[in-house]
Amino acid sequence: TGNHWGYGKEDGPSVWHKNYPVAQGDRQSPIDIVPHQASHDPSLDPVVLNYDQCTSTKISNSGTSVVVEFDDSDDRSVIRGGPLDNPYRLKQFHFHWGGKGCHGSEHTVGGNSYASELHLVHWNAVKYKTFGEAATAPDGLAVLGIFLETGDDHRWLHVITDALYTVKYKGSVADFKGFNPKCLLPSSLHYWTYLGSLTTPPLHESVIWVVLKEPITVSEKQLGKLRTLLFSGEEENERTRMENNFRPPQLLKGRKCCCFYH
Ligand SMILES: CNS(=O)(=O)c1c(F)c(F)c(SCCO)c(F)c1F
Ligand SMILES: [Zn+2]
Repeated sequence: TGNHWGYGKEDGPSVWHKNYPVAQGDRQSPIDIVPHQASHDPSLDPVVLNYDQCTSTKISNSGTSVVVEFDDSDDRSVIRGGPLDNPYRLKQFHFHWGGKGCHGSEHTVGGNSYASELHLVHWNAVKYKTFGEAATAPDGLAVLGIFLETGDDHRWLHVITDALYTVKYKGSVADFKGFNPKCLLPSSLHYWTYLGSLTTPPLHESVIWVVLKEPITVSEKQLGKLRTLLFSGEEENERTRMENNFRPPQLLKGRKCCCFYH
């Protein structure tokens, strides 16, 4: 009904353009990142993450992903530097993932996808008064993308996966205090950057993307716990497992993807 969208056959990425025509715009995300075609931009600075005072407030099931929210009433947790002209405030992070044995990242690298992708969403509180206002501005959001590959257990991800039973159903919210996403960063902050969009409706073309080259490693068992979440609400009799909540790569349409080594 209405602007309802999802990841199924009838409401998935291939039909989002009907309610959200910007889906066919010139700066849509995700994209396939081709490393050798990414131009090395010597003017790019290292990206700086100030997550020290950063602690989470709550965890929720948005009906399309699991979201960990932060108090963004001040500049205690920001991303700076890199391609960014201002500090951007951390608002939330969430994941995109596949089905059992299938990959589920949104960005791909040289045509290859990872098992999952973590998005840390930040907004430009210097130029805009609210997240909502920033979310519709061309330089309003900065999303840090981190790839997840499967291997050994991630030593801190269990803090999140152990809390998933509290937000099994769409619309559920639970307290989730004291989690610092610093523990989810890979060792290198080498990144690719390009101008793109939200990867879910309303698909606003308001995101400066910073995608880290180095993935983090999580176990298949930990990823499997993400798949115990449901797209559906407690009251619905259809229990649809939350998986394959990723949008496929979109056309570059003349955009440059730049890379930074430091
Ligand atoms: C980059 N990933 S995304 O498009 O899927 C995405 C998302 F899922 C979100 F929930 C939010 S915040 C909405 C209000 O909280 C956001 F800004 C996003 F960009
Ligand atoms: Zn996302």
